[in-house]
Amino acid sequence: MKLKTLLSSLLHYSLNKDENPEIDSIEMDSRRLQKNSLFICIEGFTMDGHQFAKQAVQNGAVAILAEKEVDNAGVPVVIVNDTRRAMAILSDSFYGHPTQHMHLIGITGTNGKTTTSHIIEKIVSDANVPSGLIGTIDMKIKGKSYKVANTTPESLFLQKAFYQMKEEGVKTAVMEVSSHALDQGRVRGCDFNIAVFTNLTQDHLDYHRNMDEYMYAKSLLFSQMGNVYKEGTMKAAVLNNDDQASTAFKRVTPSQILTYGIDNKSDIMAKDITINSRGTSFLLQVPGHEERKVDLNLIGKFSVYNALAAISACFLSGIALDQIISSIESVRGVPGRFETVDAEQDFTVIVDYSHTPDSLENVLRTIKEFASGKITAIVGCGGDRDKSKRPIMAGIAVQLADEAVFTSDNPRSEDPAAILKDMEEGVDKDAEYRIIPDRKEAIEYAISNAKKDDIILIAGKGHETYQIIGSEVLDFDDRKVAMDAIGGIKK
Ligand SMILES: CC(=O)N[C@H]1[C@@H](OP(=O)(O)OP(=O)(O)OC[C@H]2O[C@@H](n3ccc(=O)[nH]c3=O)[C@H](O)[C@@H]2O)O[C@H](CO)[C@@H](O)[C@@H]1O[C@H](C)C(=O)N[C@@H](C)C(=O)N[C@H](CCC(=O)O)C(=O)O
Ligand SMILES: Nc1ncnc2c1ncn2[C@@H]1O[C@H](COP(=O)(O)OP(=O)(O)OP(=O)(O)O)[C@@H](O)[C@H]1O
Ligand SMILES: N[C@H](CCC[C@H](N)C(=O)O)C(=O)O
Ligand SMILES: [Mg+2]
Repeated sequence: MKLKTLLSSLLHYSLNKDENPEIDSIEMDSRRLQKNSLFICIEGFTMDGHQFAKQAVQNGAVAILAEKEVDNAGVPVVIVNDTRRAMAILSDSFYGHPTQHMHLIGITGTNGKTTTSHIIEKIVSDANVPSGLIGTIDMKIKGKSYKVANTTPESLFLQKAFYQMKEEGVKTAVMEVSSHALDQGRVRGCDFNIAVFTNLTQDHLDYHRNMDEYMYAKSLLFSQMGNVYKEGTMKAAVLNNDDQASTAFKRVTPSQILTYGIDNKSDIMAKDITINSRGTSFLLQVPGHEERKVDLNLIGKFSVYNALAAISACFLSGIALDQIISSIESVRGVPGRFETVDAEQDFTVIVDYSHTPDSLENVLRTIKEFASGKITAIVGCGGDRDKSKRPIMAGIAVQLADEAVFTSDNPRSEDPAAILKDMEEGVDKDAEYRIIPDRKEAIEYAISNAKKDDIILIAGKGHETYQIIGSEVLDFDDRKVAMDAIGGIKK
C-alpha cells in the first residue's frame, strides 16, 4: 500500500516531503523491522521510540510516523498529535478494517472480563459460529491458542490478529478491553458491535490517578461505539444495572442499551439464586420469553453476574435462548478462576485469580456460604502495581478467612518484604495471621496442616505459570505446587 493511501485514513497529519513509498508493513519496534516498513515512534512509559528513528531506517524503514522532529536519515516523516492513536487507525486500514467484517464483542470492567469472554466464546462456538477470543489467558482462533503479552494487546498486534481471524473465517470475536488499552487508544479503530460492562471497583490506581479517571477510561468503550458505523449494523451496550458506573455509561453511549442485573430492575434478570459447593441455580428472565431455570457449574453470586452478561451479549447476537442456556450449563469453568486442585484429598484447594479487593471479598464470601471446615486464605499482592489495594486485601483476608497466610505474588522490582509490610498496614495489631514470604512454602504449609473438610484458597495468580521476582520470570504454577504438596502428604 502506498504511504499516502495509508495516511488518507487519518483526519490530520503533516508530511515533510512529497514522496510516496510503498509500505509493506507497519512496525513500532526498531529491533523487529522488516523491509519497506513504516516505523511508528512511540513515546512509551520507559523509552522514547523517537530516539530509534535512524536505527529503524538503517533496518529497513522507508517512512517514519512521529510526534516531533526526528533524526530521519532522509526518509519521509509524517507528524501527528498522538502516534499510539494514529497507529490504531493506520493498523486498522492497513489490515483492511478486519473488525468491520465480523461481529465484535468487547468486555470491560474490573473483574469478570476473562470469565465472561470465555463463556461467550463457548456459547458462540457451540452455536457453530467460527469464533475468536483475545484476553488475559491467550488468543484463540477457532479453538487454536496463541500467546499474548497483554490482556488487550497493542493496536498493531490486535489488527493483525483480527486480520488472521478474518482470513480463517471467524464470524464472531470476543475480547477483553482493559482500562490501560482504552486509555492508550489501543482499540481505536475496532468496530465493536456489542460492548459489555461487568463492574467497577478498585484496581490499577498505580496507573490511573483516581477512581474517576479509571471510570473515564472504561467509559471510552461505550462513548466510542458510534465512531465506526455502517447503517444496519448492530450496536449495543450491555450494562450491569446493579453497578452505579452504568449510569455514567448510559449517558455517554450513542448505542442501544440492554441492562442486566439481580437487585435492580433490568431487561435481563436472575431471580431466586441458590448456591452450593458445586454450582449455582437461578431463574432467568429474558424479554419475550418464559422464565427459565438455569443450573450453572460456576459458583457464587458473581458468577451469576458473569452468566447474565454473557447471556445478554449472546441474546443480542441472535443466538437462540435454548442454545445459550444449554451451552452455559455445560461450562465447567475457566482456568485459574475458582479452579479446584483435586487429588481426591479430603479437603478442598481452590486456585483463584482474585488480585483485587472486590474479587477477594467475593470469593471468600462465596466460600463461606458452603464451607463446613476451616478456611485458609493464601494472599499476596503484586509488585509495581496499585499499592493502595495491599492493606485492603490483607484486611479482607483476615476478616473473612479463619486463617490468613500472607505471601508473595509477583514481587517484580519490589522487595517482597516491603510489599508484605504494606499489606500488614491493613490489619489490626491484635489480629492473627501468618507471614510466609516464599509462595511455595506458604502453599505447602497450608496443605500440610489441612484437616478433613477444610478449604484452602490460593488467591492472586490463577492461570499464571510463572512468578516474576526482580527481572526473572521463574516457572511457578499454583495448581502444580498445590498438587505436588497434596501428593507429598498422601505418601
Ligand atoms: C504501562 C503500559 O501499559 N506499558 C505498555 C507499553 O509499554 P511502554 O510504553 O513502556 O513501552 P516502552 O518500552 O517505553 O517502549 C516505547 C516504544 O519504543 C520502542 N522501542 C523500544 C526499545 C528499542 O530498542 N526500540 C524501540 O523501538 C518500543 O517498541 C515502543 O514502541 O506499551 C507496550 C507495547 O504495547 C506494552 O506491552 C506495555 O505493557 C506492559 C507490558 C504492561 O505491563 N502493561 C500493563 C500495565 C497493562 O497494559 N495491563 C493491561 C491489563 C490489566 C488487567 O487486565 O487488569 C493489559 O491490557 O494488558
Ligand atoms: N463478576 C465478578 N465480580 C467480582 N469478582 C469477580 C467477578 N468475576 C470474577 N471475579 C473474581 O475476579 C477474579 C478475576 O476474574 P477474571 O479473570 O474473569 O477478571 P478480569 O476482569 O479478566 O481480570 P483481569 O483484569 O486481571 O484480567 C476471579 O478469579 C474471581 O475471583
Ligand atoms: N492484569 C493484572 C494482573 C495482576 C495479577 C497479579 N498476579 C499480579 O501480578 O499483581 C495487573 O496487571 O494488575
Ligand atoms: Mg482478564
